[in-house]
Parts: sequence; C-alpha cells; structure tokens
Amino acid sequence: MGTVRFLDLAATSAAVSATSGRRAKVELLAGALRALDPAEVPAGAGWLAGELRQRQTGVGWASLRDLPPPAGVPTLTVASVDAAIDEIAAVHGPGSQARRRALLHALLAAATAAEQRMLVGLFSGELRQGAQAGLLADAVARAADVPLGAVRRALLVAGDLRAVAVAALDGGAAALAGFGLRVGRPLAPMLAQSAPTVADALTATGAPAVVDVKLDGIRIQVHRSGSDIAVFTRSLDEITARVPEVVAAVRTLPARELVLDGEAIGLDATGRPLPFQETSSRAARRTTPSVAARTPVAPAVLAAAATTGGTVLTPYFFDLLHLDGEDLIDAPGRDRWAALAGAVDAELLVGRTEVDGPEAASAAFTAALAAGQEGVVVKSPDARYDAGRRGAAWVKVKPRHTLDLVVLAVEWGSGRRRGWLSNLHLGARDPATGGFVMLGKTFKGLTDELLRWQTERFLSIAVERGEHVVRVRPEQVVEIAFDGVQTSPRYPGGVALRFARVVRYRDDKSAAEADTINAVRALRPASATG
Ligand SMILES: Nc1ncnc2c1ncn2[C@@H]1O[C@H](COP(=O)(O)OP(=O)(O)OP(=O)(O)O)[C@@H](O)[C@H]1O
Repeated sequence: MGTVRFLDLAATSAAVSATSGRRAKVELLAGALRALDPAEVPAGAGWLAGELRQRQTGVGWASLRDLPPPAGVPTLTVASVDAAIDEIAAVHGPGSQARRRALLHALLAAATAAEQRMLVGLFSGELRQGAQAGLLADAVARAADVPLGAVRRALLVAGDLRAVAVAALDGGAAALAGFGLRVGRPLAPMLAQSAPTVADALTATGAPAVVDVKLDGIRIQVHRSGSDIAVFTRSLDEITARVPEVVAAVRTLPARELVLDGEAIGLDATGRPLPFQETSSRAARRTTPSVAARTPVAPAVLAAAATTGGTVLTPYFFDLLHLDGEDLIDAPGRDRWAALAGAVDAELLVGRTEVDGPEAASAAFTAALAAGQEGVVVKSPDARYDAGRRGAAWVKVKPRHTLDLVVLAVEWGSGRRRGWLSNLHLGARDPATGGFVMLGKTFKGLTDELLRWQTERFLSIAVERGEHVVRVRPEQVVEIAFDGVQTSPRYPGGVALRFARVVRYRDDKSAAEADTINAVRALRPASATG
C-alpha cells in the first residue's frame, strides 16, 4: 500500500535544490528513499532524480503555463500521483489532447503549491539533470546500506536507476550482485579516453595493441535472442524500428544469442563515410538538420530504409559481449574479438590493425584518415569490457580536437541574423557542483539551417526570455572545435576557448556526459597552468 505523501517528495526535492553540499543532498535523498514502500520506489526514486517512470506523457510545455489555483490541503500520495500520470500517458486517439489536458488539470488542481512546482518540474523535464541521477546512486547506497560500488556496477549493467533502487532497497547487496548482463537489456557502453597522438595512445594502452578505425556514426548496441532483435543507442534508447537495415544484417548471422557493440554509419556510393549529420538524422530523437539523402544502395536495403526515410546505415561491429549463452564482458579483448570474428561476417567488422609499436600504429592512423574516417581508437587486448567506464584501455585519436559543451543561453542575432537565436553561451560541466561553468560564446560555424533549427529548439527549452539573451535549460550538447585554451579572468572558470566554432549538435549525448571544466583546464599550455 502506498503511504508516502507526494508532498514529502516535493519537499525533499526542493530542499535538495536549495542545499549546496553534496553530502547534505545525498543525506536528504537517502532519507526520502528510506521512507518509501517497495511498491513506491520505482516512481518515487525516479522523481527524486527528476525522471518520470512514464518516459512519454504527451504533456507539452504550453499546457503547464496556466496552473489552476493550488489545493490548500495536501491529499496526494506517491501511488495516486503515479496512477494519475499513468492515465495521462495512456490517452490516445481522437480528442486525446482535450482529454489529456483535463486529466492534467485535475491532477494539478488537487496539488498544493509545492506539489504543483514538483509536477511542473517533472513534466517539463526541468528537474531532470544528470547530476541528480549521480546523487541518487549515492543516496540509494546510503539508504540501503550497501557499498556505492555495488550500486554503480548494477547501474552500468542494468542501465535502469529504478530497477537498481528497488533491488538495493528490497534485497540489499545480494540482490545487486544478481544484476548481470541480460540479453535484451542494454548496458552502459565502454567509452574511450582521448590522446593527441597515436604514440601517446599507445603509451596509455601498452603494446601490442589494436588500432580500430573510428567511424563517425552512431554507437549501436544490438541484442539478439532468436528472432527478437533490439538496437539501442549510446544513451540506451531503443531505436530498433528506425534502423531496419541493422536488424536485417544481424538477422543473417548464425548465432542465436548475441550482444554486439558497434557503430552505424551512412556511406556514399564509393563506400566513403557520409557526414555525421546525415547518419545522425536517421536515429536522433530530435533531428538536427541534414542534407538530403542521395545514397545509391542495394534494393533490399533500400526497401527496408524506405519505411524510415533518409540515409541508409551500415552497421560495423567492434565488440561482442555475449555469444550463445556465454557472457564475454569479463573476458580480455583478444578473446572477445576472436569470438566476434567467428560470429560476424568480415564485411560487418570495423577495420582493425594489430600493431606492436608506434610506427605501425601511426601508419594505421594515416590510412584511416585517408579513407575519410574520423580517426582511430587504440585498444588494449588485455582489458575486459568496462561498461560505462572511460579508462585507458580504449584511447581515441582524432586529427582535430573538439569539446562537447552545453548551451547555457543564446543571444538574439542582429543584422542578417535578426530574428534568429545566434550567439551561443557555452558551458563545461562542473562535477564538483553538478552545475556548468561558462567558457565563452560563439556564433561561428552556424549555417542558416542550423540557425533555424536552434532558434526553435532553444525557444522550446527557454527558462528566461530576455530582450537580448534567452536563458535555456542546460540540456543541449554541442560539439565545439577551437584553436586552444587560454587563461581568462573574464570567465568564472578562469579559462576561455580561442576561436570556438560549432561543429554540430550532439543529440546522442546528455548534458551529464558533456566535457568537464577539469578536462578543459588540462588543455591549457603547461606554461599557463602555473
Ligand atoms: N572502432 C571503434 N571502437 C570504439 N568506438 C568507436 C569506434 N568507431 C567509432 N566509435 C565511436 O567512438 C566513441 C568513442 O569515443 P567516446 O567514448 O569518447 O564517445 P564520444 O564522446 O561519443 O566520442 P566522440 O565524440 O569522439 O565520437 C564511441 O562511443 C563510438 O560511438
């Protein structure tokens, strides 16, 4: 039976926002988690992280503008609010908009002022911040009295905060240990560090190593169990229906049970990679502008793609995490890759060169660039598959350095750019505070198409519309190229980017995955770091 009042969670959430210390925030969250009944944990734990259990509710920003007068007395419980949101999310068919509004109105009218603030924050996504999810992992560990490491590990393989919270609070460390790789359930992908040269990369991984071509497409994790095939993105969103050609390719493989890690990319007629925008437009939830597709392809693939429109993607795999009943995540790279080569046709494998030293690695890097690829990823054959980690076992090298930053605000353009949101205020993530530190501004690199797209996008996530500057929720990640990092008293982080320019918007990354201020500071020339 649900017993916790919704007001209690709303109060906790408000108190967490008002508190600055991490320890104090965790303590508040842990207290709220402890009070929840097991049945209330999936909804309640999600809310504390700013997330709704129902990912899509159909409730738009506009319908949250005019709130009914708040209730004087709190009557809502965790269970009743969760049930009400379920009902709102289930509305469909003719007349659904009016019906959804009526249900939303009824819920808001039953809420006190503090509860309304919480509901608006949840529906609008304003409470959804990567940092909150990180805090919540700590809070779950504290509330369930289990080691933080056990919670983090379970999170990486399960990829689902709510399931992990339920297990920890209900069954403790033993239940958490039960989280293994399960075919059909995505796990956090292993990530790569970066190095300025292949020689540096090789120093990090050790030699011998393999040098993989780094394809500039979208990360895909493909799960197959018999005829069931599911494709997930880097952020663990399922995109199966949008990539029939990937599903078709995996269906031809002989293995019955597979978990594959790879990259999907659009190719031109000669087999060279298309620009990232064209690949990403196929899989993004919100699509950034893309150039019209013009790829000649085989009829079967074309037929599959015709249902989704746009560029045809080709999958290339570089890792195998499960094969016919056997988990491989803890096996060294060389064993996983040998199994991969046995399970997948050669034309579906990422280009890979075994190297024993910097000369061979450098040659592989040059060859990858000559083939139009983005760079390489140097990998240690001894390392296990470290889900969710950015360790030294995988090191990427690109000829051009970029940072993934978060847009904090945008300025209205002038002259030719009048009427468009143009100059972007860029922030790096600050893990110490869970906030963002401004590093500079740029309006360079923006095409008319991007200007149009970003004006609409940023107005939809605006929190304050000034005459000159529009402040936005810190959600949109943008990849920025620059010529260097310099010490600057103008900006709060003490550093600024030289000649920053937009490369592209990254819809496959959340703000919680943006580059940190520490990573930016590390790029300052040694003489400037003092
Ligand atoms: N052969 C490969 N091995 C591993 N990752 C690859 C390979 N080819 C392309 N990639 C892509 O490179 C990424 C590795 O870099 P990283 O873990 O830093 O992710 P990222 O921040 O998305 O990187 P980037 O912005 O450089 O693509 C993977 O997420 C994957 O999408």
